[in-house]
Formats: sequence, structure tokens, C-alpha cells
Amino acid sequence: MKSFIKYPKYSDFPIENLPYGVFSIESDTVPKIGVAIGDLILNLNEISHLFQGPQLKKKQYVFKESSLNAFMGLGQPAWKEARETIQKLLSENEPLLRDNAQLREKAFVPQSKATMHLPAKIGDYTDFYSSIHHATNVGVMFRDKNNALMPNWKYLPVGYHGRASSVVISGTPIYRPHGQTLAIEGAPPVFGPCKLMDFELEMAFFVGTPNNLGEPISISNAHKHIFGFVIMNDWSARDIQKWEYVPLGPFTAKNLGTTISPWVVTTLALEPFICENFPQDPEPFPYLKHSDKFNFDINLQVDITPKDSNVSTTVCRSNFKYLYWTVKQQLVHHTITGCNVNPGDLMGSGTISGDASDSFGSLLELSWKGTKPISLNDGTQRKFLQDGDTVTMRAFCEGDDYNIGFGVCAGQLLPAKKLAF
Ligand SMILES: O=C(O)/C=C/C(=O)CC(=O)CC(=O)O
Ligand SMILES: [Ca+2]
Ligand SMILES: [Mg+2]
Repeated sequence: MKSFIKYPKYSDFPIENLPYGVFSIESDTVPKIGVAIGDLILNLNEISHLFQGPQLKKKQYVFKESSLNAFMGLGQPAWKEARETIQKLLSENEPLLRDNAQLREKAFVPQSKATMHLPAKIGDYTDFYSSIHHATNVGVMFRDKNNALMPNWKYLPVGYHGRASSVVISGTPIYRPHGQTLAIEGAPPVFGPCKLMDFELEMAFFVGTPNNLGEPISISNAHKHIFGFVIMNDWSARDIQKWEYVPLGPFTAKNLGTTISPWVVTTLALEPFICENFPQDPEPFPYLKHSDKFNFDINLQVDITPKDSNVSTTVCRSNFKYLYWTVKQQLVHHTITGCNVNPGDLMGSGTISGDASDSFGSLLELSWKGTKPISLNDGTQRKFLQDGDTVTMRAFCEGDDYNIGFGVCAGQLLPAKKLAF
């Protein structure tokens, strides 16, 4: 497959990818839906009239919106048709766009000139806890090393309902939060800025098609509801978390900002990178069981760049495929009670840690609760994040002739704001 748009061989955004995002430019601040190709954006608002297939001919308005929710809600046949249409329009043998200089002028925007926005209005956000290595590590550090995994963990995908309001787009600064912590075990808690700020390397999927309240999504239909994926940093205040989480789970330690990457890579684009599911023992309940492969080989990487430094250090290399529970199982379990999900809902995977100690997806694990500081290339060390640190996450699938990239999910940690009270 070749496009008339030129890009390097291993660009994040070849014609095989075509991720969706929402962007604006200086001369038109109304956000528009676009597709990344090389280092350009194809503005779908300008070419919505070219979607003439049976699914989209009467639904072209979805490409005129300022968020992807309506398009996400159309379902798989429409997503497929849109992908085929865009792929054809961009292919080297298709003259329609290639040879129409006027339309091309309107339809393409350099990514360097665009401001990216959240791809969807996120009504609800849930975060799972599906990496067995991460859950085991946290269990050892926070609780009991002999019973690190809770008895429920291998029976259901554990998760918590998160906070949609504080999900932000890559590039948004994050302030070190204030909160209560237990500085000295056994003494009363203290109040002040978080001392143990951390990142969590995650991916998240956007829900496409909704279900009705009272009608659980079945495992055989689950794939039809999963639109696509982004990289996610679930910034975590570990000292606040440790004191507050009993018995209801994460609360303010994780509502200070959750960063996502701007380009939604569709499940359709990820199909060539499907790999074996993680082995599950005990066998899941029938409502969660599926034999088809629905795991993805996606390389993940986390870099830390200290304040005012141009020296970055890769502190973690992991892979999406280390997740124990598949995203289909997460979605099915989420709705088994009849809970309804909506287009644009965001479902975090949980921190993705591998087995090896350099594949752990958080500083809590990488520095083993601060007992093993990690060395950065600028000569400094980290147990947890310092003010001014920028955390950059990357994700990409490696094909023979092309990569499917996710772009970056980045954010800088700023010092705690002075409280006015
Ligand atoms: O086990 C705990 O007490 C802590 C769990 C988490 O940190 C929750 C979370 O965000 C899950 C995850 O990212 O895997
Ligand atoms: Ca998390
Ligand atoms: Mg949040």
C-alpha cells in the first residue's frame, strides 16, 4: 500500500495506520476531526462529501463535529467503510485528492501547525488493574508479600470508576497535588504537597457503540464496541494513595490529571498485530471466556526528561501484550450488571508492567518503593518524579515494512501551587 503523501518508512502514521484525532489551527480555532498521515493531518471536515458509501452517505455530518463521539457511536461497519474510503483517497493511484490542488490546499494541515484536543467528550472513565506483574508488585509493596494478588484478581478484571473531568491531552502540565499522607507509620497523618509523585504507563480504549442500561455486552459481541486505543499516563500520588485507598480504592491520588495521547489508533489498524492472549489459570467464568486472540503486540516506552535538560532517559520498555485480562473481558465484566457504556467512554488498561525489572510501568516498581534509585543520563537519580520532570510515553507496533505508531503522551510535572487557604 502506498500513498501519494510522502513520509519516512517507519513514520508513526503511514497509510496503514490512519488514526483519528481532533485539532484546531490558529486561523480557525473551532476543533475539527482529522486523520494523521505522515506529518500531515487530513481534515475530514473539508472532505466529508467524499464519504459516499452506504454506511456514511447519509451520516457525513459526523465528520463535521468537534469530537469523535458521533462517529464512534456509528459502529463497526461505518468505521470500516470510513477507513477504506480514506485509504483509497490517500493512495498513490487515486487522482481525486492527489490531482486536485485546490482541495488538497484546504484538506491538509501540517501537524506542526495544529493544536490537538481531546479526541472525544469523555463521559465516563474507568481504570482497570490488568497487569499481573504490576498487581503483584504493588501487592508486595503495599500489603502482604505472601498474598500479593487479592483472591478476586484472577477471577475478574479488577477496576475502579475514575474521573473523566481530569483527563487531559498530551502536553498539558500537571501540578504536584496536595493531600494527606502518613509520613510516619503509626503517627497521625500530615497535610502537604505529595512527596511520591509517579507515572503509570497505560493504554486505554475508547468505547464505540453503546449498550442500553440493563443489557450487558456479551463476550462474542465485545469487539464491536471497541473503537480504538491511545496511550495513557495515570499520574499517581503514591503517598496520598497509600493512606486514602482503604477500603474503597484510588480517589484523589489519581484525580489530579490523567494524560492521553491525541491520536486514536483504531482496532482495525491493529489487526495485523494481534497476538496470543495471556494464559489464564483458573479458567475464567463462561461470560468472560473467549478463545479467539484479542491481545496486541504493542511496544511501550517511557522517557524522563529533567527540567531545562535536553537529555532524556528511557526508564521503561514494556509491551501491551503483558496484560492478563483482554480488553474484551474488561468491557464485558464492566457491563455484566447491565451498566451502560457510551461512545467516547475511556477504559484504562491499568499499569502495564512486564516480568523484567526494566519493564515495570511505574517508578514505584522501578525504584522498588524508593529503595533502588534509578540513574538518569544527565547524572541525576530518581526514586519518584521531581518538579519540572517531563514524562514522555511512546507506543508502536513493528511491522516488516511499516510501523503503526501512537505518537506521544507527554506531560511536565510542575511544582505544587501555593494554596490560597
Ligand atoms: O493495589 C492497589 O492498591 C493499587 C492500585 C492502583 O494503583 C490502581 C491503579 O491505578 C491500577 C493500575 O494502574 O493498574
Ligand atoms: Ca492506573
Ligand atoms: Mg484522572
